[in-house]
Amino acid sequence: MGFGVTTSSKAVLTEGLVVTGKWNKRSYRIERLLGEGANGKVFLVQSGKQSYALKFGFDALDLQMEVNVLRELDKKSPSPFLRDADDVELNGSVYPFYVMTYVRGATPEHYIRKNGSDWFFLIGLNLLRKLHALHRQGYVFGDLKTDNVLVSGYGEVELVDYGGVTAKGRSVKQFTELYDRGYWNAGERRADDGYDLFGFAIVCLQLSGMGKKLQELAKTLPQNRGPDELLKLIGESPSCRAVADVLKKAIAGRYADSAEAVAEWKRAMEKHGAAGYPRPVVSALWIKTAFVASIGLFASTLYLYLIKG
Ligand SMILES: Nc1ncnc2c1ncn2[C@@H]1O[C@H](COP(=O)(O)OP(=O)(O)OP(=O)(O)O)[C@@H](O)[C@H]1O
Repeated sequence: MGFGVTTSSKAVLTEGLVVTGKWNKRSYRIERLLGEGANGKVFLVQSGKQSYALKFGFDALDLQMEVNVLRELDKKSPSPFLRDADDVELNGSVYPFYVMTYVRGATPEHYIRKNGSDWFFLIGLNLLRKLHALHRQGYVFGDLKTDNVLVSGYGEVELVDYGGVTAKGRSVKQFTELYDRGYWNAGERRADDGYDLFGFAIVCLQLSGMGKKLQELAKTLPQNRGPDELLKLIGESPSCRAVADVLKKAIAGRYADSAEAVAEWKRAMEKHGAAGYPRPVVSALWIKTAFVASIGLFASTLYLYLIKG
């Protein structure tokens, strides 16, 4: 990405358009829009036979910061997430973009709705592990919310949108109020493991069916909107019961680090028999169908046998 880049949300990237980087000269064919946020638009693109996600930024500086963070994280990762960063010239103006691994996944709400609520525990564990991996590298995710979590396969979790990633000790600049410790009067807006763990607890409340109550509570006056109300909400959620102690500790900021939260979540899962892979709804349905079909086959064989014999 170079300097002197014009940014505009008006630039349109349409399906079929080929974006060619000004500096690296790599080409990407726009397939479809994957998502849109405050900082840019993310498209599914094709380069050769490979699919990628291309983020087309509104603000060159914001995008550059994301690229810097991704470069830093990739140094310690076995598989790079960032594939390319460049500018593209469209109708005489120059726009920045970067290309990353395409995460084939659904938001956790979608995944749980499709596959069953038993998956909540494994998704929670995998999300905590992802956060812990980032914390170990000296960063905090910052803008944690259900939209920025993608779940695929057997509850595997990927984080997307690294725009909020902040070095530990710095102040968190990009956040979403509902998930923000500062907004709930539960602590500072400073990057430490606890900041993400607080957001994690809110994500869990959302996933366990408390989203509506949470939204209502978030709208109340600041003096009525505190950690105590959130602790009460955790207590009221039947789906959270098995992991309620972990969530309460995360809201109260009582974890020294996220490694401790991972270990306790895992222990809670084992204690409540939630460890291991839940059976996907699809396979359960398949088994039921096969069972009904086999009974039908048995009945018709018996019928044929009886009328012939
Ligand atoms: N690597 C990826 N693979 C698949 N989908 C992605 C990927 N990156 C982003 N998305 C999708 O695009 C959406 C918007 O991307 P992103 O959150 O990075 O944009 P943003 O402008 O920073 O958004 P926000 O306003 O939430 O900060 C995501 O919620 C997600 O659904």
